Amino acid sequence: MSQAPILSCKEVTVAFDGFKAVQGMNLLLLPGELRFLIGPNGAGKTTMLDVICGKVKPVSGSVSFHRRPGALDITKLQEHKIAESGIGRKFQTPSIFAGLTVMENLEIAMSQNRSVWATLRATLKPSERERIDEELALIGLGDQRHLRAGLLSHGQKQWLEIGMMLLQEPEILLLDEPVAGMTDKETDKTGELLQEIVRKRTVVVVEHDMEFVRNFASKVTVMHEGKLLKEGTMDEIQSDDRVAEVYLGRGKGRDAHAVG
Ligand SMILES: Nc1ncnc2c1ncn2[C@@H]1O[C@H](COP(=O)(O)OP(=O)(O)OP(=O)(O)O)[C@@H](O)[C@H]1O
Repeated sequence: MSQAPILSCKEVTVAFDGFKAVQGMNLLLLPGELRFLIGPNGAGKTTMLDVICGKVKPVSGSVSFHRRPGALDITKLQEHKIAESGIGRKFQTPSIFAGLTVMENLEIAMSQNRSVWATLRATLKPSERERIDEELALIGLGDQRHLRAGLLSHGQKQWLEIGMMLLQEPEILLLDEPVAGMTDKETDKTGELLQEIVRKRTVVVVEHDMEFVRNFASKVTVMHEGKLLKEGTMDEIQSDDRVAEVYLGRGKGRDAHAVG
């Protein structure tokens, strides 16, 4: 029997003032998948992430989050309820507290219900400290725990934010261009980090960096003009004529030459 999806988007359509940014899009995610969502500028990728996290509501179609014990209809929930139910979204710009240390940022992320100052004054329980240590090791910032977050490199800031999100225990993590602006080394480390994360969670990455996608994707979804153009392995995507046409037809786009 095939595995049941953790998220299913069916026939999703999003309109902005009548303009259909997404049209009848289908997307099924299995638990533990690292799925890359690619496509030319304006294809509707970010809008799909916006739909899944509840920032944008579709005009038609369904989005179901198949959690135990029952499925949640995402289209009917407010954004903060969706986040609480286990779908985390990371935007391109990191939202970390630059003046606080790495450790303090993680403490705040862990105790979402307390105020920042109450959190910093509170003593961590041993289990909380252990949890943070685990996350610090995962994101590779153990040696930087007492460093002010503002002093981290660009890549390290992104990893810190990912660590902060993980402390909220999302089942699905949505990332928008996580390696933009990173060095090659940071990009590779991020790919390895994502592969670790999907041992326990499901991750969707919107990405333009085709080398990164090629190196770390097992399954890729290609969108074009709000629709699903192709889904498959990177090899299948690269050998698809329609995909090549969509990218090559764009001339000088940042990933125009990279797919074929
Ligand atoms: N809030 C909005 N109001 C009006 N139009 C919008 C809005 N958000 C997105 N769009 C339009 O919807 C289309 C899809 O945008 P979207 O950002 O989802 O594409 P994308 O594939 O993520 O592109 P990029 O790779 O450039 O980020 C674009 O034509 C965009 O201009």
